[in-house]
Amino acid sequence: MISVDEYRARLAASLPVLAAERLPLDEALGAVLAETVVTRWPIPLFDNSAMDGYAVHAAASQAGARLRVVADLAAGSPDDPPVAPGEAVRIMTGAPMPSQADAVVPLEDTELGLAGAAAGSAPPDWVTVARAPVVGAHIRRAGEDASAGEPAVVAGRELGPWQLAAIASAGHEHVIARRMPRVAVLSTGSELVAPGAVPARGQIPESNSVLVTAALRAAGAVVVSATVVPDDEDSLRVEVERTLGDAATALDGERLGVDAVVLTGGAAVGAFDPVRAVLGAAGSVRFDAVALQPGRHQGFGVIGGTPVFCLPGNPVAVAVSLELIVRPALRAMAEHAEPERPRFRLPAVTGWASPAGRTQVVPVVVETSGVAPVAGRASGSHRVRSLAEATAFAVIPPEVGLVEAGDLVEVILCR
Ligand SMILES: Nc1nc2c(c(=O)[nH]1)N[C@H]1C(S)=C(S)[C@@H](COP(=O)(O)OP(=O)(O)OC[C@H]3O[C@@H](n4cnc5c(N)ncnc54)[C@H](O)[C@@H]3O)O[C@H]1N2
Ligand code: MOO
Repeated sequence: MISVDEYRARLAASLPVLAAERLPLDEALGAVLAETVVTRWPIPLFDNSAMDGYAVHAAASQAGARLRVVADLAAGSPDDPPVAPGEAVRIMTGAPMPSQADAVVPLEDTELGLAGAAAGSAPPDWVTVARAPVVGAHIRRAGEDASAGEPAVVAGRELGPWQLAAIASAGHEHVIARRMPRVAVLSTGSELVAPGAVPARGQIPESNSVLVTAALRAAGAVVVSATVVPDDEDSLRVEVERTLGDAATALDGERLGVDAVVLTGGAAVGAFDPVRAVLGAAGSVRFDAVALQPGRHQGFGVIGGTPVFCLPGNPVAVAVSLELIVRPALRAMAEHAEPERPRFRLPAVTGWASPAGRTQVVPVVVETSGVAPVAGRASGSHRVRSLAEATAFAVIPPEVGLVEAGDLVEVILCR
């Protein structure tokens, strides 16, 4: 048996890195930044008002001061009107500060209150300060968020809504990034019927391709196909060749191919399991017993440059393998700086036994007092329904044989 860490390290060493592309921002969601984006200018670009109100000289704007309104500034205005002590410029949020003013009195701090900026209204001729500002009040300073040339988003970051907004603010409409892999999913098993079909004796609804597809999509990968193959070598061989053949196919400049393949089932030792026979025979996929529970039977290889992951068939084992092995690998292929989800330490609410010498991964519910195994039981790699209640995995190291109530355990929040 090989440890989980050793197995993962071996995969990491042979994973290919995907090519970086130049992507417009509206196609970059979920991609991983390949080149750090630096701001073209300071953010904010210029000193501007944080409030709708009046730009003033603070020293001449004590409570009760009556100021003459000499100009009106909307956001987007290029004007820089002069303003002397005893004068005010009506200013809206985001408008550049007049260079001679040193504070903003919000509408609410004037006697006229919010009426001083009713929609479409002209500024009043005079404004009376109700509450004196301090120097610098309500001014957003140029460069206080970032200076010009500073990194806006660093390479290795996944581009989510927050990162994309930062890049746009930094003055860029394209990024150099790696999209997450395109993956083909193959579920093997002669017992499998479509989820809506009524199973005959011996048959079960097919759920692994649903699980794998959804988990990969949630990880930002693109699932190009999800196919169910019966347990016979010829069918599987045809399907694998077709899938891997796609990897090389490109038509009309469109990338049709797959970057990775994920199979489920047939990874153990069963008499009718064709996965080992078909993929192991070529010598490029190596099957291992990994010290992981569930998820003992794993296969991995790179065929013609395409990584192929063979996961065991039991649904909870599939969920565990996706989280600990496949997801980090796919993120690493896109050069994600953090391929793994963070782990937290939380107390166990109840105790449970863990197999000696194997890393145990337990679907848990997270409560205010800590974590508890779903339905009160730690193991059961077939229990796909109980998986629905879990929101996290507890990861118990090989040397721990018994988790006791109150023990701190490592937890990966999965949603
Ligand atoms: N003699 C041994 N038997 C088993 C061992 C072992 O070491 N020695 N390991 C057990 C463990 S652990 C696992 S996990 C399974 C793994 O077996 P396979 O990877 O060959 O998977 P299958 O036999 O194809 O299926 C296992 C189980 O999962 C159900 N299944 C499979 N595919 C799907 C699907 N797409 N949707 C829903 N359910 C699926 C399948 O019906 C089986 O019940 O082997 C143990 N046996
Ligand atoms: O290892 Mo199996 O993958 O325990 O259910």
